[in-house]
Amino acid sequence: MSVKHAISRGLELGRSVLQLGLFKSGGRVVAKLRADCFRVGPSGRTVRPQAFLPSRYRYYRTSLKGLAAQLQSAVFRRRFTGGSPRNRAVFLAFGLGVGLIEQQLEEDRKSAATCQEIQAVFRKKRFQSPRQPFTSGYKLEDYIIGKQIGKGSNAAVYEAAAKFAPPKTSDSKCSLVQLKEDEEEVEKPRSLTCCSLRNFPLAVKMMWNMGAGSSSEAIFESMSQELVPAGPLALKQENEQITLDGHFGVLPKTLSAHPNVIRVFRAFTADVPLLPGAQEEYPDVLPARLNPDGLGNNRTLFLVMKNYPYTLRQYLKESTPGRRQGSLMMLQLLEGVDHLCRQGVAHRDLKSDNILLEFDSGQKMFNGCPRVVITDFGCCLAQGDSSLQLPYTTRWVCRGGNGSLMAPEVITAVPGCGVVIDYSKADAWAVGAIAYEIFGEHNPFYRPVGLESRRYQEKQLPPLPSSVPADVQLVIRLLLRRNPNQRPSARVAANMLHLSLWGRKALAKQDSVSMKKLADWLLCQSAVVLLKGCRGPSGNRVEAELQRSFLSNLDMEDLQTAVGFLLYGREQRQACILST
Ligand SMILES: Nc1ncnc2c1ncn2[C@@H]1O[C@H](COP(=O)(O)OP(=O)(O)OP(=O)(O)O)[C@@H](O)[C@H]1O
Repeated sequence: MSVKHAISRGLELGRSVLQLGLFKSGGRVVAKLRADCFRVGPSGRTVRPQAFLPSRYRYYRTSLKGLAAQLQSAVFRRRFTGGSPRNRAVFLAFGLGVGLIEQQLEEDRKSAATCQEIQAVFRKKRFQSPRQPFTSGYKLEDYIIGKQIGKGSNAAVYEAAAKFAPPKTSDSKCSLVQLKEDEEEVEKPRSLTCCSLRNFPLAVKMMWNMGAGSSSEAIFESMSQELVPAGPLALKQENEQITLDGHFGVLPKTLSAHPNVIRVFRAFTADVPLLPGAQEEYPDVLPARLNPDGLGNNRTLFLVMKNYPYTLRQYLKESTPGRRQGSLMMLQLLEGVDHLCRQGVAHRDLKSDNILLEFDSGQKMFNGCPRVVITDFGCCLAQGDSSLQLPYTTRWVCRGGNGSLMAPEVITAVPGCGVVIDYSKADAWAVGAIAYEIFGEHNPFYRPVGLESRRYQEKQLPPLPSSVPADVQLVIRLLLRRNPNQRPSARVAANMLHLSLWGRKALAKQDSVSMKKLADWLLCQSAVVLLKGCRGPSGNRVEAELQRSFLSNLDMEDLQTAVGFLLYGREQRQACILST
């Protein structure tokens, strides 16, 4: 190696070291270093590599002090013991780079602090459920029940209106989905749906009670998962009763409100009534009082929610979302799943029937982006300690619903002593599969494609339409990775979509993105979101909610991982173009 070459090597090393990023983790200051920093230096004793990133974008954690010592001793040992002019040149250049570290670290410290400040601002502005709180409604008689709007394997769902809050008069505007007379696209079914929602803004889910007995405590206990999305007042009276009776601990943990997760306003038990279609559609689950051959219990659980005009499955039958709309829908699902993970809940039954949709008032049907809401928590995992690890000791332990969309690590688990299923990325995997449906394709895990989550190979996944943005295709592929360690979390996947939708400038055409640049972009985003208020940059409430969600959950490490994945995807695409 010539002296000139040696100097340039030294400078390269210095530059690599400058890619250090400082961030706080568990109260301890740690350093982040790109893997290629170590290529010229020692391998070092590194801890916790983020193995799911390709090596070039892999970050390593190690303590700052240890890192400096490792670098210095190993570089000395390997490079400078000879003391030749060439090695001295490397040393000098390296010293130059290390000397600049402090400056860089200071910059990174500032960027991390900026992120924390942004997060604090947006955390204060927590999402409030849009419906005005109502104080009664704990009895079935408080509601007018309309026609059946849905049915699953455990319940029937009916449109409903609260007697204590009568629907608005016909000349007033629709409260949930506003009917605009000047909308040319308004079709008849839509108008009907709209009127129906105006008259029946609520939905009542009547559970079928086959084995839980007829006491309120037993019903609540056996159907407790349904109560996970219940609001703080949903159970007030029942809760008081149960407490008075001395039955503590029956009620499950509940989720805080989120725009992409259903809210249960009221949950109560009542005698099973004979509702429209009951004799014809579900006679077997009726109590003997209503059908002598029925096997159901006399009393059951009722859940009151907002009435949504569509499930994702119904909506996709009528419309294929465009590239931006589809990306926003997928992003909402990821935001919803991330919210569940943060609160220690895994849904475990995500499918297009369990995802509800609505359009904001004034939004044109099939034009704007619908709000997407995750519903039906009947199969969820919500353990008292918020852990997403489920001991799987016998095959009788419930692993969730819908086997076709069960993540590989769940479906392949074999029960045994000490076996634990980790659900922290299982819902994110299901979002990857549902994304195919959102973009107009068959779900690869349903017929006719019919891959099996138990044994598919990633290369068997069908291609997505070329109209789907490249970054979104990358997110879907990564979400469907078999190995959960190589799969991004819902948060990281959501960050990728946020960056792709709104942060393209921060990801300028280079192979690395500085913390400073990211922080600058985040500041701009925050300013825009705050200035635009709840309507968002393009006047769309859904986009505004998404951006708020993103900013209130900022974590530099997750954001950098998302950047790493996006840059990796970009490099892969370029390599692909060059090779063809
Ligand atoms: N809040 C709501 N607004 C409008 N429709 C709803 C609402 N909740 C449920 N539905 C409709 O009712 C159907 C059945 O509801 P849900 O999935 O909660 O029942 P389930 O018996 O628990 O289902 P599964 O068979 O998945 O266990 C849904 O697919 C949807 O069509």
